Amino acid sequence: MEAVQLLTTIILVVTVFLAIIYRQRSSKRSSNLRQPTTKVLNPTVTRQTLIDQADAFSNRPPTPFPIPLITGRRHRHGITTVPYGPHWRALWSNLTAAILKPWRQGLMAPLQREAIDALVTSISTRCADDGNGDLVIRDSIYGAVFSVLTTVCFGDHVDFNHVRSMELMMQEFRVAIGEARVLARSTIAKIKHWRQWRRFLGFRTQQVDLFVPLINARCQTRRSTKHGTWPYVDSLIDLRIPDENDPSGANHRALTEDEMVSLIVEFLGAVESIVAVLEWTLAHLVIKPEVQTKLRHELLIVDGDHVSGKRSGDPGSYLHAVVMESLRLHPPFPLIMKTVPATTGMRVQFMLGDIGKDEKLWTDAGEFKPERFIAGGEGEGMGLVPSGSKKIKMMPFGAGQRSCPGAALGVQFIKDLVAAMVREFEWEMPVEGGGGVDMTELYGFITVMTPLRTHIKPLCA
Ligand code: HEM
Repeated sequence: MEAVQLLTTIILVVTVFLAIIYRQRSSKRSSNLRQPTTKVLNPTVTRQTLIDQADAFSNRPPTPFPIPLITGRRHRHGITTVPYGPHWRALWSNLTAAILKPWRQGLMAPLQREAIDALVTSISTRCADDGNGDLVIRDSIYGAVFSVLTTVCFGDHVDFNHVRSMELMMQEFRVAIGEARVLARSTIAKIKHWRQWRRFLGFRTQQVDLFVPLINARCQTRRSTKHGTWPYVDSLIDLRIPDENDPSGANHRALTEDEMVSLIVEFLGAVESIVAVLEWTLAHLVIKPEVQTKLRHELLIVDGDHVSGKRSGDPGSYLHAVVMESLRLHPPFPLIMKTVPATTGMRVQFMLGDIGKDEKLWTDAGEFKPERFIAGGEGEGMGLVPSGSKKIKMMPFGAGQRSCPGAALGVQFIKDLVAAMVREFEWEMPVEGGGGVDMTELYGFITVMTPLRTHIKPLCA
């Protein structure tokens, strides 16, 4: 009898203890989610604040979305979520040294060229197969950009099927984040849509299953790619960051497996933005054939109606203007979240996208007019991020210390893709379904357009 009483008491004590811990944890998590959020709706105030006080907003909330799955737990930080300081500096400098510098030096250009050539071949084949039909090309573009970033990340010895599995997982993950943002705010919604929520939580396991074997393989054997570059993962394996358990800051530690997975997810996530901007750009070229023709004349040698050759290299100003105009109207991240400095972590939401559409800053702000970015136009000489004396009337890459380090790489990649698409194909209104382009925005992890459906005709040079 005494034993039963003792056992009951132990179970009771353990249950109460676990309940207290659970309560503490969940209240801590939900208090984080319930932090007051201030929305800055006025584009002039957003722009002014982000230019004048950009560096004061050097931190984001621990989880930019109310989902602790992606990051937010200890030892899971990526560059986007880590607080500003030595840890951030170590991750940021590593990305710059491992990826952005070799890219600037042109070391990754052959890899990018191969992927673009393969994309052209794949679209040409689909045009031949589909006869006069319309095509949705998002998946083809995604595959091409993803193949470049996976090679940059893991090297070029990864099995094709493995690359394909990572690609599908990342595409599904992007869609799932959009859905999960809504579910994460309410317990009832989570219970009601428990299958969807469970599927979402399962992504972390999939990411670990797909990325960790590749990380381990690099720990065993290091080989440069056939173009002589070294994968991002190698730099992550070698990186040492300040050990947060040592207040002196003298000790450093290696990244955990979990941190590497977060950094890889973050890196491969950049594919989405590049694809989104390319798709919006092509959509505008379909809607405004005169812009497409003008751009083609910059990219190709055209005699009357006959294309007699291709201009090589970065042809210049009109291509740049077209891509800038697309970024002005359709920044993939139309809002960013920051925390107020030296407060309890109050969140501030800045509507980045509204700056580019501000009627006070731009004439005919809603119109796609690349001419505004060429000499004499109101956008001439516009920088990608606020720096020095460059005028800023759009912020597709944010501002301040935490602005996008991949801006130059992203824009160059988009320009190369647009150039290839316009040199090789004529982009026309779809034949089926009423003949219009659906420009409806779809909100999720980033803002994308409804998949572009268009009629494509290969051009013979
Ligand atoms: C069109 C392509 C891209 C767009 C529109 C874009 C946009 C952005 C924006 C709006 C931010 C937040 C800025 C802020 O909070 O002020 C950001 C951050 C970031 N982006 Fe990009 N990005 C692009 C491509 C890339 C690429 C190619 C890379 C990787 C090489 C990259 C890596 C990052 C990282 C690591 C951060 C976090 C920076 C930090 O917190 O210090 N992005 N990006």
